[in-house]
Amino acid sequence: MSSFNPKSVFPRRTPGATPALRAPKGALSIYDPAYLGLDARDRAVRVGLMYRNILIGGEPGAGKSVAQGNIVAHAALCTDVDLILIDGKIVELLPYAPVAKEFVGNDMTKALRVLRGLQTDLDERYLHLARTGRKKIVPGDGFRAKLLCIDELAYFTVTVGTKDQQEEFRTLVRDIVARGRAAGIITIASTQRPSADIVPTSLRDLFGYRLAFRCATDSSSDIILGTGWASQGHTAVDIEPEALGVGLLRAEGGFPRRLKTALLEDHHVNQIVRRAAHLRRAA
Ligand SMILES: Nc1ncnc2c1ncn2[C@@H]1O[C@H](COP(=O)(O)OP(=O)(O)OP(=O)(O)O)[C@@H](O)[C@H]1O
Repeated sequence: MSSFNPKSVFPRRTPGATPALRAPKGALSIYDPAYLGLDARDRAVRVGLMYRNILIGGEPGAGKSVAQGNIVAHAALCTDVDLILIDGKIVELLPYAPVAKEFVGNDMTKALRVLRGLQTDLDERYLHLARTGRKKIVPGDGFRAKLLCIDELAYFTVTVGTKDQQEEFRTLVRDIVARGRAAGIITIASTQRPSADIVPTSLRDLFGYRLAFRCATDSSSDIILGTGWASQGHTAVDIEPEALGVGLLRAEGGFPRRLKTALLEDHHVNQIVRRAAHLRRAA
C-alpha cells in the first residue's frame, strides 16, 4: 500500500492567497482555505479560517472530532499560526500536542490561565490596531495568527470546576470569539450538547461557520445552524445514523450545505504531525 502523502489531502497554496512570511518550502499558510471534505456532488469543500470562527455540534460519535481534526491538521502545516488546544477528553487533540504552542487537557485552572493569556494578547492586538488606525491584523504586523480549538465546550462550562470557574470560562470564550476575528485569533469550538445553556444564541451568532452533525432534535440542529432552518427543511436530524462524518455546513449566512468530511486515520495524523514539526522547526 502506498504511503499517505499529506500534500494530497492538503493541496498546494491557493494562487493569490496571502503568502506566509518566511515560510519554508512546502508549508501552508493559515490564509489558505482548509480542506474539510466533499459536498453532495463530490465537490471539495474548503473553509477559509482567517478572520472566522467555527462552531461544531452534534450527537456523540457523529463526526465532530474528525471534522475538527481536519482543521487542526491543516493549521498544523501552516507555519504562520500558533495552535492552542483545549481538550477536555485529552485524546482527541493530543496527537497535535507536539506542534501546539499550548495543550490543555482536563485541567480547568490551566484552561483559564491560557484563555486569560489570549485575552491579554487580544487587548494588545486591539491597541496596535487603534494606534495604526486599522481594523484587522494583517501579515507583517508582527502578530502571529492563533488558532484556539476547544473540544467539548460543555466539559468546561458545566462539568468540571467551580461555578465561578465555569462562568469565567464562558466569559473568556465569548470575548475571544467576539473580538478574535479581526485580531487574527480563530476559535473552533465543538459540543455534543447543542442546547441553549451550552451554546446560547448570543454566542452561536458569533460563529461565521456552523457545522451540525446528526442531532437528536430540530431545536438542537437549529442551535448550531441558526434559528428557523429546521422548519425550512434543513435539519441535522435527517442525517442517517450510519452516515458518520456527514454534516450540514452553514457558511457566513448562506444555506446549510451537506458534506462528508475527510477521514484522517491515526497514521495519517502521525505523518502530518511529523511533517508539521519539521516545517515549524525550519520556519
Ligand atoms: N468522515 C468520516 N468518514 C468515515 N468515518 C467517520 C467519519 N467521521 C467520523 N467517522 C467515524 O465515526 C467515529 C466517531 O467520529 P468522531 O470521533 O469524530 O465523533 P464525535 O462526534 O467527535 O464523537 P464524541 O462526541 O463522542 O467525541 C470515528 O471514529 C470514525 O470511525
